[in-house]
Amino acid sequence: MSLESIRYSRGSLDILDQLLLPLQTRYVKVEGVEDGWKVINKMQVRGAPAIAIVGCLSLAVELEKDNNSDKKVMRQEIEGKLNYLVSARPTAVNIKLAADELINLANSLSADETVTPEEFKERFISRIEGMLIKDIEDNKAIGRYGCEAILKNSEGDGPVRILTHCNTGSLATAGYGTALGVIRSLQESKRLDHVYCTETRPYNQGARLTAYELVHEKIPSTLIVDSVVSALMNSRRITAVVVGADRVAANGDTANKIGTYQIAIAAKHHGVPFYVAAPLTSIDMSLTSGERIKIEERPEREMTHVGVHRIAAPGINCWNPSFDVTPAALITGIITEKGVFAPDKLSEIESK
Ligand SMILES: CSC[C@@H](O)[C@@H](O)C(=O)COP(=O)(O)O
Repeated sequence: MSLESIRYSRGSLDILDQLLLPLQTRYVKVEGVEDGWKVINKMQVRGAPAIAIVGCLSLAVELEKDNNSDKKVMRQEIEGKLNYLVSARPTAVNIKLAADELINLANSLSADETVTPEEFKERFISRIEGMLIKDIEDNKAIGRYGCEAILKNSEGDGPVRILTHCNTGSLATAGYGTALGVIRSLQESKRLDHVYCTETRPYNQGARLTAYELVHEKIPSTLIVDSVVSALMNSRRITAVVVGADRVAANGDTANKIGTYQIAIAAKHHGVPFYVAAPLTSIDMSLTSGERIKIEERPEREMTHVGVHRIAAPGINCWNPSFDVTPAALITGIITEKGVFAPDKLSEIESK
């Protein structure tokens, strides 16, 4: 059974505390929007799709308890709360797109005089609940398309070796995962030889979370430190790199976990195809290029300490951007639930 990062039933939400993994498995109760904001901001839940789903579900839980019977007040409160949730972490676009969609829904339900306050609440909560199912379906499609593309581009019909960065699996989504979904799909096709996952300093999503998921799924895998990437590509044949995304601009420039950009440069140098696996909810067609993507900077303590232990020399200045932007020119293809697109062909998605 795959790992369950989000446990939801109507009126109740618990999330697996990813700060404690892999050593402890503990679920945290999310009672409403304030809790939702905190678990996202503290990174107890992380990964672009999971951030969006947990944020919206925290609103669904709060709304379920709310006895408000004035649709206009409900609409106004929903808008304020969604904008607040979006502010918890700025780089991933998924929560912003979900918030825009939900605000539009609230506007139309509020304006429609045939809709009662009870119906408003029911339809609004159901729309949020639908995100859980849709995300898993989308990830499975991403997995299939990514698997097909990688196998088609690899030489012969031998086994493939994949390098991935950060965590994009069940823990980062509603289930199955994006880049890790492609890896799962390759494993299911029996063509996967080996996966290399980076530690992903400083927060160690690779060492703590991806390694945990790979071991859990019994996928043959090896953990490497981030600085081994070029040496790995130079010494072992890597079939492809597959990573996730927090925001893809209209021209294909992609913001993802810090370190992705240098992996893409190494991949280009070694002739290794570099894929981004991302649902359409990670694509921000309103941004023409990656230059305008806001990059979150995290507290320096995430760099200076490992757990409670300080490792950096006291007094040193730190810079801790959480993401970087990989230019479209370094990306072979963007794997979505609608198929695999060259970065300069994202506008074609709309016609699919
Ligand atoms: C399917 S998750 C895609 C991305 O969100 C992932 O690669 C990533 O960068 C996560 O960053 P994080 O800071 O852990 O939220």
